[in-house]
Amino acid sequence: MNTLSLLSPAKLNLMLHITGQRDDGYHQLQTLFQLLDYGDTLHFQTREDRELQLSPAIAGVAQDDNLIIRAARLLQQQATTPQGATIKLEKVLPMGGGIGGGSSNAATTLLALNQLWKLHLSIDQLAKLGLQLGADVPVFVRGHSAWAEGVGEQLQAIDIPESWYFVAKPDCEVSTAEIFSHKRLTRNTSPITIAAVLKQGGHNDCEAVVRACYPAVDAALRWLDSLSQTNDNNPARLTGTGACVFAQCPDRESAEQILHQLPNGLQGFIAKGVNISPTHQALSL
Ligand SMILES: C[C@@](CO)(OP(=O)(O)O)[C@H](O)COP(=O)(O)OP(=O)(O)OC[C@H]1O[C@@H](n2ccc(N)nc2=O)[C@H](O)[C@@H]1O
Ligand SMILES: Nc1ncnc2c1ncn2[C@@H]1O[C@H](COP(=O)(O)OP(=O)(O)O)[C@@H](O)[C@H]1O
Repeated sequence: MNTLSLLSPAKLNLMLHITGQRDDGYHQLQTLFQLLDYGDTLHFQTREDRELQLSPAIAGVAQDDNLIIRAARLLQQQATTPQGATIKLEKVLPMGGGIGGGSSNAATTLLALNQLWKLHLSIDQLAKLGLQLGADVPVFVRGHSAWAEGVGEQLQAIDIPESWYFVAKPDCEVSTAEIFSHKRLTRNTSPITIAAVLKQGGHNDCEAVVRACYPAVDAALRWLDSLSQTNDNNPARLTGTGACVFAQCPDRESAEQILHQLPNGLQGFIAKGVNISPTHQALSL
């Protein structure tokens, strides 16, 4: 086997509490990562010359900065393989939206090339490598919906009811660093247990600051909230540091109904929450 085509799924942060800040400035979080059955598709073909070729390029992202190339190169360095890869990317996930597309692409690349290059690195080793590329890469490498603590690196796999979601991306990109350095960000939410979150839900501490700084996010949340409340769903929420917003829906039809009413200026999609990543399902991990 020298080719593989894999889905590279998105994630949602169903809640994100900020419980403190470390001396190095990084924030202590509690968050529930929900993997989705929707994402980009990556096609891999091995080559014998150590070259890494990716197409098409992403506008505004230099090839060497693309997380797919960075992940492949990291793996080549780690495992001194003579092989390379030709990689094709079908991008459907909006970027800079808090749904983890870049992190997921990096994780899918690590998992795919580990298998194609027959490197036999363990999931623990790949997750450790992934952390060098971004805080959200390990959850995609591990491939299970998870409860995360610390600065997001302490992961515990968890089964969450596999609901349907509607997700919308307002026409703006939110800088994670800007939100985490904002002086009005809530940083002292009391720690909560997983059991309490599963019973009573949670909130996103970034939401107030993101709404204040990005009117398009505020408008999207208000629009989605009015629809979700009419449909008796949960309130609309922000994922990660945004800009994407989402609503949990009782079934596929309710999610589709919201999608059909999508106003101008928003991109949207529907997806099902999954406990096991479609990448892992395809690789039988
Ligand atoms: C908070 C999350 C939740 O999923 O937001 P999203 O990126 O998904 O929106 C992520 O963990 C983000 O991960 P990622 O986007 O990889 O963040 P990084 O590049 O590691 O950090 C960007 C900047 O955010 C700040 N940062 C990030 C994570 C954290 N726990 N505390 C922080 O203070 C730091 O200033 C850092 O320089
Ligand atoms: N393969 C990739 N897919 C998406 N973004 C990438 C990729 N490689 C590098 N990036 C950069 O990473 C940034 C964050 O991407 P992404 O993970 O999609 O957003 P977020 O961290 O908000 O969930 C993008 O804005 C882009 O500049």
